[in-house]
Amino acid sequence: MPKTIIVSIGECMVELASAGDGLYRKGFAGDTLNTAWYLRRELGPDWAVAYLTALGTDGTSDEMQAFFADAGLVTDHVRRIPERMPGLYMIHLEGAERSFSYWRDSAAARLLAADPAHLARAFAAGDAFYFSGITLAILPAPDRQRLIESLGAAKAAGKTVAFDPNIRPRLWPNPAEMRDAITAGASVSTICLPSFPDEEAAFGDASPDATAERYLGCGVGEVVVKDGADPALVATPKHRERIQPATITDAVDTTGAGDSFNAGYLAARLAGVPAPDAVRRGHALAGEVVRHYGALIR
Ligand SMILES: O=C(O)C(=O)C[C@H](O)[C@H](O)CO
Repeated sequence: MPKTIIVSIGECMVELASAGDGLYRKGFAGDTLNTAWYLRRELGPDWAVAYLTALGTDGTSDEMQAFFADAGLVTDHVRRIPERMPGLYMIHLEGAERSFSYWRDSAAARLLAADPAHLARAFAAGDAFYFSGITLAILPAPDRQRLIESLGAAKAAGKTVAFDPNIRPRLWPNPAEMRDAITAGASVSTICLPSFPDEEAAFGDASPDATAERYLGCGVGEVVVKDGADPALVATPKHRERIQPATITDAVDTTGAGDSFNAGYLAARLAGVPAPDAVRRGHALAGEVVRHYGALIR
């Protein structure tokens, strides 16, 4: 039986995560890759998970593509671009709270939407799509527009389009362009998965309800506002519900918490689980991830 395909779109980097005693462990991660990786773990065998990105032709790019394939991801939509390489990021921890240093300005992934034919093939193959504000931030404006139009066409065709604004102000030239692009991303989505602290800082939202209201106003049918250890808010035009996550006392690194939540949530929703229970699946998976260093549990 042909599989249903979800295509996750974005950038995977080399990750340097703490291994204790000033040592760092090399991994591969990036918000949309993390969600794809956990989606592969969470979805049944009737689903295929593809990753749409661009890599170089160097050894690290070869290793990264092999890592995708070993994780069970479909690699048909990985562009390979000579003279480019993957970006890199390092995780800094203060307690379990993470922050990142990036070396990614000329990464191959910035060209992931530069070839219209490559993009068209991926959109023709996909039944559902996932992308983030980081995906939008790394693209040149014309390519961002091309990607948004493709996502809009997928939404118009009745396909699921899930979006995490994942706001990283440092990746944007200015706050106005960032807000405009995030709003455009939400407008072509059917599910939006924002994090309240990011939204409060970027859009001045007074509460998770205000965040949900703003995204519902963009035409998104289903919004889940994550809020760390505080309750997540599930909102549709007709319904609101708050779901409290379990208390975690042994978190070591919050990297990937939101990405894995999204995977748990989306896998459940794509299997027909009601949204409040899907939030519980997302919380359970994120609760596991923060007990490990780095974005992926390996
Ligand atoms: O910050 C980014 O761009 C990343 O993709 C690095 C991390 O893996 C991601 O942010 C975790 O959510």
